[in-house]
Amino acid sequence: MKLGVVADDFTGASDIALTLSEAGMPTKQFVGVPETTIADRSEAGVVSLKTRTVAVDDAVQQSLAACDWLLAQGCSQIVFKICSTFDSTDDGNIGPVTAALAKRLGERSVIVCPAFPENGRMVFQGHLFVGDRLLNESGMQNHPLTPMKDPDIRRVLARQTSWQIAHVPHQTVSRGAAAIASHIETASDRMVVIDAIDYGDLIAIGAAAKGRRLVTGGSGIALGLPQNFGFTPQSQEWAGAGGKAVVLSGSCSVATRGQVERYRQVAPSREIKIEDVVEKRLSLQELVEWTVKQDVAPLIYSSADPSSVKASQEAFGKEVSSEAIETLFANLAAALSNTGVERIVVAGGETSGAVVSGVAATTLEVGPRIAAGVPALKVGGRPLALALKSGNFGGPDFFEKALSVLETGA
Ligand SMILES: Nc1ncnc2c1ncn2[C@@H]1O[C@H](COP(=O)(O)OP(=O)(O)OP(=O)(O)O)[C@@H](O)[C@H]1O
Ligand SMILES: O=C(O)[C@@H](O)C(=O)CO
Repeated sequence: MKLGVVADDFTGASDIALTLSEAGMPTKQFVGVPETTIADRSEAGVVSLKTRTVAVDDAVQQSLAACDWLLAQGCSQIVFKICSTFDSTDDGNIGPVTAALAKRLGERSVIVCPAFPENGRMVFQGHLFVGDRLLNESGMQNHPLTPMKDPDIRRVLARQTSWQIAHVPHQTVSRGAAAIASHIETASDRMVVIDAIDYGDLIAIGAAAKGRRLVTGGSGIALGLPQNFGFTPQSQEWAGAGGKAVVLSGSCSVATRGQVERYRQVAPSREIKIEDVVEKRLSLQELVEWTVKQDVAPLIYSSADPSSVKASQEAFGKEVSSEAIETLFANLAAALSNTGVERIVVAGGETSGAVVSGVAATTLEVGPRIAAGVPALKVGGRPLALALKSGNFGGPDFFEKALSVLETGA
């Protein structure tokens, strides 16, 4: 393996796995840090963690363990994959994990760039935009776990780390890889936030990152890396999975709520009420029986608008609410896969982490793209196909599209 990725959540991991795979690098996604050395033909390995919202020390320890494993597989460069909306709190974890990985890898300056222009995330003058909105006006200010209320990435990062923060402005980025590289060289002992507003910027940043031991970014940061290792773009093979299917949505993002609303019009659906889960009024068995008897892939969702999320968090506490919903989705996914469900479409990063753990997947093969940032995935050694959708990714018809791509590849 040449390139290793430490990803702070599961949908983020499959997002960057798709980028690397489409750019021509045979890529495998691992669920957690594998216990042994893997001997296969993968050139890039993506270790999926669930560290975005855990305590800093835990995130650092897990990320270092993933990094050490990737180094032991032969990787010469590590990407710390973070969210394209920079999801984190003032305590971390992006700054502390980047600092710890840099120390382990002997790096004195680290590129930080969450940009993913294909999905509307652009960094300009150190500020993160989602489409034509600053991050803090994009809906991300209401995120249940990591509300993003400051669009200046330099300032957000500075609150998380004692490292100095530098900035490469777009004027430099537009002059190309050599100009970017020499700007970074002058920024020793710094995390360097780099502007990027389009694909060409990210290719140039990727070229400038050649030989760096560590880069931190969204999946866009990986667009230009495979060519440093001699790879060129190619399409993915896919043998579909045609059995029973279900859509599970725990994401409360603006995009997911739109997708839920639309899919509810064409398929049977069940809403999960948080109080029923916390107060143990929900029967898993009944939910499983209802799901498998549907002719059209049903939707089971807890997705709710910001005021309902706030009300449940006030009633039960943030951690208790999330934990209750995630445990339910994990148990439900496990029970459904045991009763022969072969396609599971999941919305939400934390929710995806729960589902992947629930079905006890250890490796994921990367298939074709469903939408920007979302590949079809196949669980290693099992007839189970998954789509793990980041909250704000995908068009209004994402769920129909995902079910179709998982079945036929298109
Ligand atoms: N009705 C609800 N009330 C309170 N919390 C909820 C509710 N429904 C889901 N949650 C919690 O909100 C969190 C949603 O996070 P998740 O990462 O799954 O989605 P997302 O943030 O939209 O996706 P991403 O991280 O990919 O952007 C989960 O922890 C989930 O358990
Ligand atoms: O970068 C993104 O936005 C996604 O891959 C993600 O990490 C959301 O959870």
